[in-house]
Amino acid sequence: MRTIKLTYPHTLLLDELPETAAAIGFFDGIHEGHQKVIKTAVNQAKYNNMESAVITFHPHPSVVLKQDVEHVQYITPLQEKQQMLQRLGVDRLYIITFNKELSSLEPQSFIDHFIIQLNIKHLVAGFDFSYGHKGKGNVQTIDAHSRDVFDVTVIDQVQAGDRKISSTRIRELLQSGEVERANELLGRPLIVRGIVKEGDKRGREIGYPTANLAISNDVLLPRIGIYAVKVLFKNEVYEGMASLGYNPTFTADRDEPIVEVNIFDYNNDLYGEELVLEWHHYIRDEIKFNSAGELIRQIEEDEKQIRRYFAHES
Ligand SMILES: Cc1cc2nc3c(=O)[nH]c(=O)nc-3n(C[C@H](O)[C@H](O)[C@H](O)COP(=O)(O)O)c2cc1C
Ligand SMILES: Nc1ncnc2c1ncn2[C@@H]1O[C@H](COP(=O)(O)OP(=O)(O)OP(=O)(O)O)[C@@H](O)[C@H]1O
Repeated sequence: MRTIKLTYPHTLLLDELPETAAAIGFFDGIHEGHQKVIKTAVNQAKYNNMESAVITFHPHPSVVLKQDVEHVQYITPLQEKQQMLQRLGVDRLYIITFNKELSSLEPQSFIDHFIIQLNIKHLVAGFDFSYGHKGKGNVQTIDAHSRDVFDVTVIDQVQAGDRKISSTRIRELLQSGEVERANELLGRPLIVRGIVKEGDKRGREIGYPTANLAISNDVLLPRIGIYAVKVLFKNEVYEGMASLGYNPTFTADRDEPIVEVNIFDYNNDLYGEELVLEWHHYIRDEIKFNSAGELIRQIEEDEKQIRRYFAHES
């Protein structure tokens, strides 16, 4: 898959670009609804002998449009999005810089510059897609803006339990620890990747060594707590327990939560390695214990519960 970053105005030339079927949207999470939109574009491309593309934006529009938002955390940060789109068979990824100038483009200018000028012959969007200044363009106006140069497929609402599957809904589920439900709407487990860095080396002393992960600050994490996780490392899958929190039993003033994982039945050195965690099940909130002994007893219980969880799940 080729990734092409575009900032308005771009200088790509129409006659140097292949005819393309493209899906358009922000697509944070690449959930089941997004997958339907994207797969439709990939299939249209195959059927019409065209290239397939996804047209997306970066950063999230809220950074530009909302005054109080400076930094957004993503269910799928750019790197993750790229890998998933590649797996879905997308040939090109256009990433349009979302800035003030872009947000002020009139709907027709947006279509002229970013759809027609990119040689898009078939556009796939969800039923609630909007474009152009103040979102004035939508799936009702798109045919009129197409200048009869491209066809449009609109995807009906993909639902779970009578409600639209959306990035917003998945974020809410993650904030309340409902990772299993979030995973259902995503159509796969939520993942986070990180490099193993040095921790306080206390884990070994308490009998539960943990790999502490350095995680990019644009990654959306679920709510603070203890989780049943799977760990993907060098083509192997392990089971384990993760703690996402501030370790209040030992530290009083940590600003940022840390993610650490105890991998079951594994005790080699992992410093510097990249681990991918799959979040499967929320066990409990983190607790400030009065002693290391109490914490250890609780972790023993956590381990039993998580081993039981995986034994019944598989
Ligand atoms: C399954 C699990 C549950 C944990 N629960 C708590 C908790 O409830 N409260 C807490 O203060 N720390 C908790 N921790 C974090 C430990 O305090 C931490 O792993 C230990 O201090 C080692 O830290 P280090 O890796 O930085 O050396 C938990 C860790 C694991 C693996
Ligand atoms: N459940 C869904 N069913 C069908 N199409 C969808 C669904 N969710 C999103 N889409 C479409 O996918 C594209 C990307 O949408 P967008 O990134 O706004 O996702 P979203 O999940 O609706 O996000 P948010 O919750 O932030 O509004 C758009 O074309 C949108 O209409």
